[in-house]
Amino acid sequence: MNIIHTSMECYPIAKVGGLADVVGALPKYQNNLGYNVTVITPFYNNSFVANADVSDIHSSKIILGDHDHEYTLKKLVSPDLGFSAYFVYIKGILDRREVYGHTDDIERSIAFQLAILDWLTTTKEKVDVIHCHDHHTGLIPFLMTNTDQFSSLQNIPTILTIHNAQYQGHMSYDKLHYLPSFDQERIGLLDWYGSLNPLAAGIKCAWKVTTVSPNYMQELQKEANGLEGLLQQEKQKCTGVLNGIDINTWNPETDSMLVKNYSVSSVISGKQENKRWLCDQFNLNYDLPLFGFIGRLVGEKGADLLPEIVKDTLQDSQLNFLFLGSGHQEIEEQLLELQEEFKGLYNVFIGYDEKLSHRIYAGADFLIMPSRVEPCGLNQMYALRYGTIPIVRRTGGLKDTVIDIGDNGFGICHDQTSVWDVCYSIQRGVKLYKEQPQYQKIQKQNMQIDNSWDQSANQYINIYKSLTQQQ
Ligand SMILES: Nc1ncnc2c1ncn2[C@@H]1O[C@H](COP(=O)(O)OP(=O)(O)O[C@H]2O[C@H](CO)[C@@H](O)[C@H](O)[C@H]2O)[C@@H](O)[C@H]1O
Repeated sequence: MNIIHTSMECYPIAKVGGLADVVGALPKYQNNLGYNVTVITPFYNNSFVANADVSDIHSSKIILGDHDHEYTLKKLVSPDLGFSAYFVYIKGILDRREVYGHTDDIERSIAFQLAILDWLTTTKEKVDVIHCHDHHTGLIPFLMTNTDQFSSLQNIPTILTIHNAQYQGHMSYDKLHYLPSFDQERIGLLDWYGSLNPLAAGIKCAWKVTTVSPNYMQELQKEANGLEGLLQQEKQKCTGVLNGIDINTWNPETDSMLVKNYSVSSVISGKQENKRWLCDQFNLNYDLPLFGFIGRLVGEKGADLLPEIVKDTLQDSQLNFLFLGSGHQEIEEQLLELQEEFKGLYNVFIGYDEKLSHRIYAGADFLIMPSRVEPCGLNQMYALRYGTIPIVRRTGGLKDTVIDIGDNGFGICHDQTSVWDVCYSIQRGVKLYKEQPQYQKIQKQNMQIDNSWDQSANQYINIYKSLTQQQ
């Protein structure tokens, strides 16, 4: 079976968040199961692409509104990512350093999708299924089944995975002229409450829709940033498939980004060395438990609560905090302001730093995730693998993947995204840390939990097979 994944992110090609981790790992696992898997991303102007050995496999043009744009499909020759990688190169449109945050992000994602489909109409390669990720590639299922230009692709099954329904890519009607012509009676497939909504269009037109955890799929039926009615309507084709993690990339025994590698048997000394590095680097107190946070500094992640959490819990100096992230300016500023007041017990690194994130998973004692919305969450699974105890709000995939120690589990859970709930959980962590034999037992047990992609990669394959049988 030949499977194509389309995505704006894929680790290590381009990463902004968890989408990249999934699209860099799931295809690898599917490839290992014996399927032929290709990931298509834009050809960015970043260091991965600059150092990659690529060969051109197809060139043509797309029409975006009033302009023609030449595009080239390039194939990655090396290194071996564990799957085939193709890039769409469109000069001046896709060849930027940053994945998102441009004023023409809408035009960029449409151009990306049009080029993929245009190439597919010409290629002799047999394609059995197209797996689209998030709203940036959510128009593909609509374009394949409703435009004359791409009608030759209409029988190829499509699947859309919603990594986060908060982001839908909606755009005003003046962008409609970027799309190839279609029967205007079908405009309802693109529309959601008066604007063009690529995520809604994907949900309506894809043969199958998945979310990244079963619990998140249930939550979306009630709250989906305006799409709940649609998800109820399309319920019969929606399933939650729990994300996994790439246990080779995320392996404390071999992770080259760590200060010291360690296994279950050497976790105590291994984590100590990583923690010592963090404490030296960020002026923290090695003797106290270290609580980390890694992620986007946005309300969705509960990051707005972090400043209050620091102020409330550091009054009695029983613990340390180290945060890594970037996002809302106000939250960034508040977190930076606290550095002086809580010097020696608290620090924050504003920005994106892959290596530091690995070192925090390895060196922290606990990882907090007070998310308001968490479709799956990968950080808690990385934390478990690195022997770091997750403290999570029971929401989305966090509820599916973390069980409280009070329920014979391996993490600390709370129900609300409130300063009180998080601080209470942190105090439970401090108490657990003082009972070292129990803490270490949980730590070792956590490192052996299997959160790899093995099971879910198969689940996706079964979905693809059910779709190809419908053809
Ligand atoms: N400042 C920083 N520096 C370095 N690394 C950083 C970083 N900020 C975040 N990261 C890394 O980015 C990834 C974030 O993963 P999440 O699952 O939290 O993703 P996100 O909310 O982006 O994705 C969405 O998609 C994923 C995948 O489906 C879902 O798990 C999730 O719930 C959903 O919101 C992790 O690898 C983390 O270490």
